[in-house]
Amino acid sequence: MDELVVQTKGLTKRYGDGDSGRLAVDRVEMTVRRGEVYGFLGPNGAGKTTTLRMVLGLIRPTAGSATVLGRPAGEPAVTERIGALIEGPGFYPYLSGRDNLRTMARYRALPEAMVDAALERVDLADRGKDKFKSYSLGMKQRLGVAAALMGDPDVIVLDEPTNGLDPAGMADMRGLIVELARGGQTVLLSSHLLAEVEEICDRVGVIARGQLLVESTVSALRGGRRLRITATPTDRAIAIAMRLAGEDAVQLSGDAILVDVPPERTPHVVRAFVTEGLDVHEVTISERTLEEVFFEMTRSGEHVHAADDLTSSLEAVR
Ligand SMILES: Nc1ncnc2c1ncn2[C@@H]1O[C@H](COP(=O)(O)OP(=O)(O)OP(=O)(O)O)[C@@H](O)[C@H]1O
Repeated sequence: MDELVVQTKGLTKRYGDGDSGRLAVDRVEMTVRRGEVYGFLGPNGAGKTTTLRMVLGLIRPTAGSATVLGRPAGEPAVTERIGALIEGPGFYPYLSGRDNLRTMARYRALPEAMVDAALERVDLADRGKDKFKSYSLGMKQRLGVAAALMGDPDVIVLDEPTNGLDPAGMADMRGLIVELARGGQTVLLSSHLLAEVEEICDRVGVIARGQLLVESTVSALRGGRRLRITATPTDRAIAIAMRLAGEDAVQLSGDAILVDVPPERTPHVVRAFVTEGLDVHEVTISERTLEEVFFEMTRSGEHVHAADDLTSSLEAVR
């Protein structure tokens, strides 16, 4: 069985007292497995940072619990095994990147050799001598990750690690995260960017208004691959596709119809269209993006409010 590195049960945080307080995190049940990159995805204000702070033991839950590596969050033995970059790294601007890390290493009684190893891993060894204030935002974030890596933690928690970075800086950071996971470390990151989570995460937890809506692998969330067919007349194409695959398995997307059938059934579907005298213009196999999944969640009604939030946050970040 996969080892659970992070597990929350009924995790709840209310800021302020009584009914007038703000329910920031509402009974979240989250599981992060060893060696995976887990994306905690949600719009601004959804409760991501608050949840991560509870997982790190920085704030206490109002109710419920978080365990890390099987121990209660916040226990010193657990804290030593987590590296975190949360709400921007705090560094001395007039010290070099290397000296900043040295100061931290001394404070945490870590061997100095860890400093260079950490700089190496985030690709900052060449710039280690330069003052922190001369770094680009991407370099500052990478130094933050280097700080999180010192002590060789089992779990790395990154709160919006690409926030504010330019596209090249974002790509660098994503590459770094994937490398960390390849090296066997478990990464829990938060993001409001669907594409980012889709690109680098193995599993995803979607949070909106403090509630975890779904937790799943990216591929399961997307569902299987589908056929995208352009055939005319379209109304007859829809009718035939529905007959072959069932009503729920057919959807119209612009001029094309999307049919939920396994790709190996492509010849069967195309043959049926041609036999019925339809003109088949194009057949491709399409994979749903997470973005499509969320739009579908919006339409489904069940999670309509939460998904609305996601939709508007998507629009905001476009
Ligand atoms: N210290 C605090 N006191 C009162 N309310 C807070 C505090 N911290 C967060 N909140 C509120 O709790 C809710 C969740 O905030 P949180 O920062 O966890 O969300 P988030 O998903 O990380 O969003 P963002 O990406 O904008 O940081 C928000 O409504 C926020 O205003």
